[in-house]
Amino acid sequence: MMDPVKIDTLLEARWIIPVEPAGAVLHGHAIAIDQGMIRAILPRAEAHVQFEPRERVVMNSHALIPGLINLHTHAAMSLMRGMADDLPLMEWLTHHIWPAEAKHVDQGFVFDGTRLACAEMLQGGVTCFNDMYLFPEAAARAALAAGMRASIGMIAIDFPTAYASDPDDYLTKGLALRDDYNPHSLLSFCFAPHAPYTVGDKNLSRVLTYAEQLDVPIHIHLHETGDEIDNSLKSYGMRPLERIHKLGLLGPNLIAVHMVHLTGGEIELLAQQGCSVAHCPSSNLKHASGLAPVAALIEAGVNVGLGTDSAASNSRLKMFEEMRLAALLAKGQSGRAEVLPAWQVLQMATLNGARALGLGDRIGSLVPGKAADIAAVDFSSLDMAPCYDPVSHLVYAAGREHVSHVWVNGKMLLRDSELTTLDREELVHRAEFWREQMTTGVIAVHEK
Ligand SMILES: CSC[C@H]1O[C@@H](n2cnc3c(O)ncnc32)[C@H](O)[C@@H]1O
Ligand SMILES: [Zn+2]
Repeated sequence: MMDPVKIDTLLEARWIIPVEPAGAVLHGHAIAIDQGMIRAILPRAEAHVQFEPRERVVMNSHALIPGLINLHTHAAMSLMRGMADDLPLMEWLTHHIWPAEAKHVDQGFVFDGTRLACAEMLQGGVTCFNDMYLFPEAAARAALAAGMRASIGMIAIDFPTAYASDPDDYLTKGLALRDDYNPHSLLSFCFAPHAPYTVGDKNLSRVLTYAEQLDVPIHIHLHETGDEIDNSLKSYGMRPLERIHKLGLLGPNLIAVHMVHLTGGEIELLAQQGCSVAHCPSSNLKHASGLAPVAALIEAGVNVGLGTDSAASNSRLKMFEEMRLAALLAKGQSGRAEVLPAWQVLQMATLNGARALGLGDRIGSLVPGKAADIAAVDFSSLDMAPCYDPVSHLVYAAGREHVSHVWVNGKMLLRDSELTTLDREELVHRAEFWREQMTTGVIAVHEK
């Protein structure tokens, strides 16, 4: 008999839900991890014979799933959670968020806010997020401090901010940041032009040129509100999707965020072009932007992932909530209970997100050769009992409170629901510091 192979970690669980192949549920299996990668997935008894792990984690009431992928974030805006509620998007942006960003957002804000977001996301089973925000180098540093995987946005917007003075400055800074890190085992990059209403044709075309040269995804807000479409019709004589199609942006590298307002023809076009959509149901509901036609997009063959958007639009960065909401809304909206079954929603929150980011061969499912980005969900509490189908519970019954452990690249970042890389007390303290900074003027006015 062969000697057992030394490996870093063996995870043993009641269930493993690999997401690939779709719908599979493995009972009483183990995941062998070495050097950050999944080396094998096999029955526990066989694993005991084949492997000698340095660390063994036994989880007899848990399901192991691929780490969740949050396909659209502005992570640092966790420091603006609840700052301006109950407003439609453009009023929220122009009267509250953009003025606050102009006054307060700097490297320190983005570093602290992104770490706060990373902590919340890790506690909720998220291992990777696709970010679009000012000072992206601070977001990159924060993700690395947390040990999380991130896709960092090389942003573009046609007006100056504290981060960059003009369109050239945005692109130069974004490209330099990518050069500093590329390649990196945890960081990848997207171009992130903010939206068709804030980036003109010239700069969208420049982004496309670079994205094609570097084979990098383009992450953009698109068709979020009815007003966005009406204004585009007035200014350009066409809808935003048609405009960016004419510019050449549609294709497998496009991640279109929101896509709330779509015609049947537009859904077909997105499918033909191989585009991805980041569906953000909580944010769309909170701003009363509308409901994206997710069932129709999926039926047409569009790759749809899930995102929280920012904590300023959502108040929560909880992907379990987005999964449940996406499933329930699609059923209610279509009048068909069979649309978006649980396995498909889990796939949206994992593999579809990975594919949108161009990382489908590295993350998004539990398969030998992929990175060990894994979340453990504990099924022992009474609100998870009884369990006929663990995949059903993951989407309809579970919440972030059931997430017990998280690994990224094989490193344990959440152990028994405690963060291992981030200091909870310090993050809360820094969040309060920033709230005081942001509200000093407001308190003075109230006290007068
Ligand atoms: C160029 S940095 C990102 C920019 O986007 C703003 N933002 C946050 N949430 C949304 C949203 O849902 N739609 C449009 N723009 C949004 C954020 O405040 C930054 O200025
Ligand atoms: Zn957004």
